[in-house]
Amino acid sequence: MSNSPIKLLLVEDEDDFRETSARWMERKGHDVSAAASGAEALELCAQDSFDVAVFDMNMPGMSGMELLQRVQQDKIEMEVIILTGQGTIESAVSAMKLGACDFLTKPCSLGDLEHHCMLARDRGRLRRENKQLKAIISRSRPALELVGESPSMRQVVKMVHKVAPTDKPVLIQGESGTGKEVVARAIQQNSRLSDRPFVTINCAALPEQLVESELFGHQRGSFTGATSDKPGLFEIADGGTLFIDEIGELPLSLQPKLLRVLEDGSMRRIGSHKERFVNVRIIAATNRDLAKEVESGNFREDLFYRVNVLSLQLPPLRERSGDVDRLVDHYLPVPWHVDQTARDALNRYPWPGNVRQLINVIQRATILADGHDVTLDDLPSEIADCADGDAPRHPSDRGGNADSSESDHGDAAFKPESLKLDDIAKAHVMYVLAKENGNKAKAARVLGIHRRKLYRLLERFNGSEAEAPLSAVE
Ligand SMILES: Nc1ncnc2c1ncn2[C@@H]1O[C@H](COP(=O)(O)OP(=O)(O)OP(=O)(O)O)[C@@H](O)[C@H]1O
Repeated sequence: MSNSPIKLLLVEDEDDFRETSARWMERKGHDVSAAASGAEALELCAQDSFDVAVFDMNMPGMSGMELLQRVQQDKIEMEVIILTGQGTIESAVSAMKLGACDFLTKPCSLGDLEHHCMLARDRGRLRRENKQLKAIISRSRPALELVGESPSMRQVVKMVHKVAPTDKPVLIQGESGTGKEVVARAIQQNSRLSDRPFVTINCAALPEQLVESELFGHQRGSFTGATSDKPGLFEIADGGTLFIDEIGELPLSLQPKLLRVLEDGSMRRIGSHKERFVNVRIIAATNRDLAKEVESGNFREDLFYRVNVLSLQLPPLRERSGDVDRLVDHYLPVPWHVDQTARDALNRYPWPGNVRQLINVIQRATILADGHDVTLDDLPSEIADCADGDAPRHPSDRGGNADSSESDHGDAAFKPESLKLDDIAKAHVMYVLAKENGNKAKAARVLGIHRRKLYRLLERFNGSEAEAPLSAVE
């Protein structure tokens, strides 16, 4: 508790008590203004601001309770303590419901009065700090802009505004990079929980055994490495929104636990018997067809119905007419410019990695281009190839046939033996991903690897961005 002086407003009609308390508090170093009635107190509030006010409940004219109501109506910021006589505890409780922070029963010692005023002052300070921090956080949050004017994107924006005000779970489906997380944030920012936590978890990016501990937390000693108690993301997001990305990857063994928390808000940390209750709005996303996952037994039907109360389908970028140009203009820094042939290629390309891929292609082009003009030469070859209407090809086609590789790429010096194994792996993974329209689950199946392995490979390839043929796909 801080010892700094309190700016105090003392409102009490009994002259003796008012004067004695004011003198005592002043002797203790506090800055006291005293009023003998509610009307006088309101006049003082109009001229000055106070940390704490003490209102006597029973005053002739305006009672302490009426004064409190006026203070609330006029949004006067200060902590109010109510002074009551013996046997009027119920009215003290009603005063606290109205916004008083504390009450004291008369007769009370002057030491008690000072102690309660100091507690109230500290509480007020914390409240103000909390408000300031929230304001700072919301201002430092990047402005969310869902770029796109195509009919399908307009429909998405309409849905965002429809589902946002409800507290119901939302399922967002769409290919990788279509903007599922951006849409989830837009829903949260347009909801009544916009100033509450927005917590995210990606079920595919975490090893299976970590997902449970991340979501539900654990008790110290519940497994090797659990050296301290840890709250899970459900507890951290309590009162706010939890975005569960790649929910289709949630291990079957964990699905009943998620179902339970969705049904009645109850959950237990790993290794703990204590039941906890949370109130969290769930927004989930997947690039799998969850209904099919239910049919094939990978996803529980009851959980599917729970998360799929409201659903939103994000169209792939290739189906958003005109949006490629809009996104290019949005992400291209001033004073950069894209020439028409490059623009045609960008518009023809099918964008298997969707908006994320487009952003990376633009960033990469601004690094490679001369001056401020992006031309076909600054685009990855599979995109540049689309300028004349060609479909994208497997990068390793370059080495398959000397003649065709020369005519396709004009690269007579190309030598397959000069390729590094990692380059070939990257090219092949990106090719398969492009063929599967960015669907990582399908791509992983074609490649014969687990989806988590594919994530790790993509992360690695993203580290060597500038060389990646489809470097944007995460
Ligand atoms: N409509 C849009 N307007 C502007 N930027 C967008 C839009 N859609 C997506 N983006 C940007 O594209 C990138 C990828 O978006 P996001 O992470 O939301 O995709 P996702 O569908 O959640 O991908 P994944 O399935 O791989 O998790 C982000 O940088 C995001 O800001």
